[in-house]
Amino acid sequence: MLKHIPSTPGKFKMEKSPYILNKSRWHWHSSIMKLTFWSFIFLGLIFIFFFRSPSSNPIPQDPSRRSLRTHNWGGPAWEKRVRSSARIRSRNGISVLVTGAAGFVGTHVSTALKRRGDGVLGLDNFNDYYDPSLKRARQALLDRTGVFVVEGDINDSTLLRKLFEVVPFTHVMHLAAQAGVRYAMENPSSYVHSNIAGLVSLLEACKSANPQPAIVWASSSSVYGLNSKVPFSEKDRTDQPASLYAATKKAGEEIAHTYNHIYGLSLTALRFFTVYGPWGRPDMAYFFFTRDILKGKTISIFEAANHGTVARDFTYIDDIVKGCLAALDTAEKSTGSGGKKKGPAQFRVYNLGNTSPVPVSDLVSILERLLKVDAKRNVMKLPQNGDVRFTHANISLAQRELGYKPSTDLQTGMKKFVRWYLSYYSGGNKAAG
Ligand SMILES: O=C(O)[C@H]1O[C@H](OP(=O)(O)OP(=O)(O)OC[C@H]2O[C@@H](n3ccc(=O)[nH]c3=O)[C@H](O)[C@@H]2O)[C@H](O)[C@@H](O)[C@H]1O
Repeated sequence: MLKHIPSTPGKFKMEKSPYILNKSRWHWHSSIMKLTFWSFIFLGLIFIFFFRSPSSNPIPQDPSRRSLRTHNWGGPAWEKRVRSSARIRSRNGISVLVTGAAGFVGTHVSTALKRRGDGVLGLDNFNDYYDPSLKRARQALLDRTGVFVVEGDINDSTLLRKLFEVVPFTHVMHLAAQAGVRYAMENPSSYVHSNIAGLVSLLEACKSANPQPAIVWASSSSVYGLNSKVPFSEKDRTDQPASLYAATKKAGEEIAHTYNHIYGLSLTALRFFTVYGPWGRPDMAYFFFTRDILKGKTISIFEAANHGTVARDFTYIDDIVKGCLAALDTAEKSTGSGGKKKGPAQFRVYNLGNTSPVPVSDLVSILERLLKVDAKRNVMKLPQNGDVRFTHANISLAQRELGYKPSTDLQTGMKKFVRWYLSYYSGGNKAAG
């Protein structure tokens, strides 16, 4: 019918409709049409208002997170996968919920647990703090090992409750976090979202679970902040953080204590010291130094005042994994159940470092040798954006109680990292940045 309407406006002469019988009837029709027209406009405006207004959006908009989607979970097939992944397949095995499973440490710990016959279920929100395709590649690796990674956020208490309903986890390895010391100045709320709100959400779920799991979680060497006494011991003060990241990890340790005290949750914090290795985090210096050296780009090497050395107690991933597994294996059961404390529970804090700090300039020399490329170095003053001058772990407590004994020096560990880096990025994966 549309073809009968001429395309040029003004030339169309309305013929008298046989349905318009008299003037008053025409007015009545015209009023109804006008009313209908304006009703549509009004409804349209309401529709636009509701769907564009942030306050009325049913999906919470959190500016602190990048690319956080709502995820589908649930249903019999999903529950079956969850159960199968978390099923213990060895005598005396444990059943572990690993948060941040598609992260660097999460992937390695999940794989190690699965390989020795423990039940492992991963949880990860796959945010885009760094290249999500690397997280997807780790997920594929986990999938091949038999670890299912549920896509969801630790702040989703409904999802957490569901997971504990489906699986009576004996342990939680909590590694999901907003990492990175310098990024905290760019996006402070993401640290509060993951490291504080997320931790509380997880502990709430754990405290209400029946049985309550024992929890081992990642704190950080950064809690030692501006301390100058070395090596850092667990007994040292931790009240002068130099970054918001450090402050949220320190807050996490206090929050953990509260849940231990009130609900009888068994809690172990592991203070990791600059963990590196294959499948590492692209936001860390050793990783982007490698990328930039290969690209011929200048790298910035920080130094302290008066040409002072900046150094890190770089710790190789395999040593960290051993520490994590030992912490899980020695964790005592939580004492509460269904949200009620039944008695005092274990509360522990350990340094997991390498006890051998290396200046950042030496790290660069190691990379130059391994990559067979000279770095373009720009030595600059340590920016006041969260970095500390040095870290150095005293690990005697972890040695005594966990049998923790790091065995990989930086040269050996970086060799393994570079080998992985070259093979991963020559296999069609693009180094971002
Ligand atoms: O132990 C931790 O708890 C933390 O370890 C890690 O922090 P850091 O030890 O600061 O690692 P990373 O950024 O790789 O910088 C390494 C060195 O390179 C120096 N550095 C850095 C950047 C640069 O451009 N130039 C430079 O010299 C820089 O000054 C530093 O001396 C984790 O990222 C963090 O999430 C947390 O887990």
